[in-house]
Amino acid sequence: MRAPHSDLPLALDEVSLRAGETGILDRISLTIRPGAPTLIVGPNGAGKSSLLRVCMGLLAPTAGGVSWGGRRDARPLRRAFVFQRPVMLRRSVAANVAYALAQAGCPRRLRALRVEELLDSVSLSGLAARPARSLSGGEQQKLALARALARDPELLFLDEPTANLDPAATRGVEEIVRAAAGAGIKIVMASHDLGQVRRLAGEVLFMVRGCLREQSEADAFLDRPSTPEAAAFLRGDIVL
Ligand SMILES: Nc1ncnc2c1ncn2[C@@H]1O[C@H](COP(=O)(O)OP(=O)(O)OP(=O)(O)O)[C@@H](O)[C@H]1O
Repeated sequence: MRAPHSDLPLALDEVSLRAGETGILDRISLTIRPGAPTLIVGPNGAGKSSLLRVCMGLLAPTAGGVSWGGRRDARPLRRAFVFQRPVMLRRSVAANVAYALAQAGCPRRLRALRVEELLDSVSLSGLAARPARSLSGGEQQKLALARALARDPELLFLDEPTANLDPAATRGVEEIVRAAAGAGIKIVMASHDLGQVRRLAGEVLFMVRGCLREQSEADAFLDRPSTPEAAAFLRGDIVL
């Protein structure tokens, strides 16, 4: 059952993150609202993963504040996160999903049916009995998505879910993301694939060196970037 409150809008107010002397995020303010997927783009090391972790509540900012639906408590009841290299439990594909359902509080008598539905939704029904660790990279990402969807999230954070996948596996993952977005789940996803931005994004957050340089609608970002760094990034120039 869903909690009555909403985690949206997600708001960051002057958020900075440091690790010792290293600045990772620098005074980021933004608001994420319901709607089409928000893609976080920028060069390697720009801070995309760190920003996702702060948005999920996995990392506390060194300065500034984060709120979900106006609340500052970080209980991630309606949020889920898929890591770039998800860790599979040493059990079957179905058991990985069943575990996620149990963690999410799904009653035992409903779990078998939900496992079937979730595996079907990520096209893994045929592999239900396989050890999860024997899956290919693309299949593991799909299973990680099924586990995340088992939480019935309102907000789903994805950290470069297609970074190491070939085009066919990328398409499979993107179809799941598109279906989740179509079902009303707010997707916030790091990517450095501009083709993916074109295919999936409603909105773009463009980051360079820990700073948020643009938050714009995807078409505007792609056609009329407002900063020289974004224009260079879109041209394929090296942006440091
Ligand atoms: N715990 C930490 N201690 C020190 N530096 C860190 C720590 N975590 C991240 N960083 C640094 O912060 C910067 C941002 O890292 P982050 O992984 O968020 O970037 P990214 O945009 O996701 O990169 P990539 O595209 O390569 O995944 C990097 O320079 C990274 O080395």
